[in-house]
Amino acid sequence: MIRLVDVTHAYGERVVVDHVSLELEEHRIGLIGANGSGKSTLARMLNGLVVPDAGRVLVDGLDTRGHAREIRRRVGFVFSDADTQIIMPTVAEDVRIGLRGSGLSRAETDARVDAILDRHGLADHRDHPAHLLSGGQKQMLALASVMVTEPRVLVCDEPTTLLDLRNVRVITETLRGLEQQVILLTHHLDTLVGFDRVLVMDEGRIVFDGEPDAAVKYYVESMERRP
Ligand SMILES: Nc1ncnc2c1ncn2[C@@H]1O[C@H](COP(=O)(O)OP(=O)(O)OP(=O)(O)O)[C@@H](O)[C@H]1O
Repeated sequence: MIRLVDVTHAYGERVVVDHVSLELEEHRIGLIGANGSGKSTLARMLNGLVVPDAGRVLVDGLDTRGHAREIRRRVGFVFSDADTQIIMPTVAEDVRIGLRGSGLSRAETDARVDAILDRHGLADHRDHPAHLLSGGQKQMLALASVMVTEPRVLVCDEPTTLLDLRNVRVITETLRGLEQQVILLTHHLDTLVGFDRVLVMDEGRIVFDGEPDAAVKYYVESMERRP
C-alpha cells in the first residue's frame, strides 16, 4: 500500500503539491485535474522519482527517501511519451534491459521476455527497431518493459495522451486487464469507467476523492466555472 503523509513539494517559490495525505489501496485509482495542478509531480513521488520537500511517501512502509531501489522494483512508472522511455535499439532488447541485475538465468530471462512480448502483442516485432513502431506499439512496448519487472503497482502518467482513439482503447483495455494495482493519470475521462476511486487535483490539493462518475462531474463543473 502507498501512503502519503502531509506531503508538500515546491519548484522554487511555486508550491505544486500542498499538504496532501492519502492512502492508496484500491485496485484502480484515477487522478485527474487541470494542466499544472500537480498530478505528475504527485505521481512521480509514488515511486521516488521526486522526493517531497516535506512529508513522507511510504510504499509498503518503506520511505521513498532512502529506499529508492526497493521502491522502484515495487512501483513501475509509465510516461506519456514512450519515446522518452524506450532506450534500446530493438523491441526485445528494450524489454530485456529491465531484467538486468535481476539474478535470472539467460534462459529464464529469454522466457520472461518472450512471454511479455506475446502478452502485449509484440511477439512479431521482437527484433524490429523500436523507433520504427507505431505510436500505439511504442506505448505498448513501454508498458511491456515495465511489466517484465513484475511490479506490484503501476503508475501511468497520461499513457494515452499521444495516441489515436483505437490505441487509447487498446492501452486502456490492457491496463484494465492487469492484476497489478493501477494508478492512472489521464485527461481521457471515459477511460475511468469502472475504476474504484478517482481523485481530483487542483492547485496542489486533492479537492475531490470518490466514485468515478461523481469525480468526473465535479471536475467538469469546476472547469466550466473557470474564467
Ligand atoms: N522539474 C520542474 N521544475 C520546475 N517546475 C516544474 C517542474 N515540473 C513541473 N513543474 C511545474 O509544476 C507545476 C505542476 O506540474 P505537474 O506536471 O505536476 O502538473 P500536471 O497536473 O501533471 O499537469 P499536466 O496535466 O499538464 O501534465 C507546473 O506549473 C509545472 O510547470
